[in-house]
Amino acid sequence: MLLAIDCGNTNTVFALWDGRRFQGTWRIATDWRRTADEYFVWLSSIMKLTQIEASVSEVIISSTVPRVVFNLRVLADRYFNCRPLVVGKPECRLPVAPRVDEGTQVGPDRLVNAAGAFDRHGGDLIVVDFGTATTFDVVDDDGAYVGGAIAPGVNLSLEALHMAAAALPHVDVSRPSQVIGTNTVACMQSGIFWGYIGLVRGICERIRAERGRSMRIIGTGGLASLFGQGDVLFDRIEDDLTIHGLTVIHAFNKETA
Ligand SMILES: Nc1ncnc2c1ncn2[C@@H]1O[C@H](COP(=O)(O)OP(=O)(O)OP(=O)(O)O)[C@@H](O)[C@H]1O
Ligand SMILES: CC(C)(CO)[C@@H](O)C(=O)NCCC(=O)O
Ligand SMILES: [K+]
Repeated sequence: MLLAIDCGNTNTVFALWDGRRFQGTWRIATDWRRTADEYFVWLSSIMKLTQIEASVSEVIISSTVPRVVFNLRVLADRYFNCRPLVVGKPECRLPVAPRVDEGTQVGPDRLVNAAGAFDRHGGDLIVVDFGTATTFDVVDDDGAYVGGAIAPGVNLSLEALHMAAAALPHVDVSRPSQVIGTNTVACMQSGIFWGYIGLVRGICERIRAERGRSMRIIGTGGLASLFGQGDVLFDRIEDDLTIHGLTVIHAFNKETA
């Protein structure tokens, strides 16, 4: 079975893929100090608790945090007896090469999103991912990642307000019923929620105009459905897009080995 690992700056998702469906997906806070032994204890106990019996024989990793890759490699080697495929490394081929400025190190999660979205929907797409950062990944008609935009993540923006302004509390993102807040928390929630609605709408419109053609918009990441309730932003919302992309890239590398 394939273990797909999507390591973001905030959270890391482990997903077990049996070739047809995901047997389970589990999430742990990203911490580069976590050792292979710690990952294994956590993973094997959560699998036992959820009554999933699986023998992992292959591993694929996408990591936006370079220093966690070492211990994830040790995990694959020591406990699953395999060499992992690491997205962004030369030995891991992509179905379609990205077209960006030479020397650019595109975030592996963005390349994986592009591959996953193209596999499901074909070309001419914008993937909007609400993670630590809010990213826009533009997928050309042949499936190539051709760039996009990086904006601060929703939770990061809320945290920045709280950190920088003495009178602003920590608040969670939510959808306020009104735009005009009548207390501090409601004002902050309005600014973030309706502000991001405008940001996503505006960037997608400009991307479409710049390319001069219609493009479908796929939302992903934990907050996509919340923002999808505020306005018609997305043609589709797919929470599993990144891990799906990992299975696509893994299959491609196997087929073309
Ligand atoms: N309905 C919701 N309301 C508030 N927060 C939510 C909701 N659904 C998911 N979240 C949170 O949204 C955040 C985004 O999750 P996601 O997995 O997309 O990215 P992340 O783990 O924060 O970032 P990264 O992948 O960059 O590490 C998470 O912190 C998650 O707990
Ligand atoms: C933008 C993030 C942090 C989003 O996870 C990640 O994709 C990343 O670190 N990217 C590197 C720069 C780039 O994608 O162009
Ligand atoms: K993510």
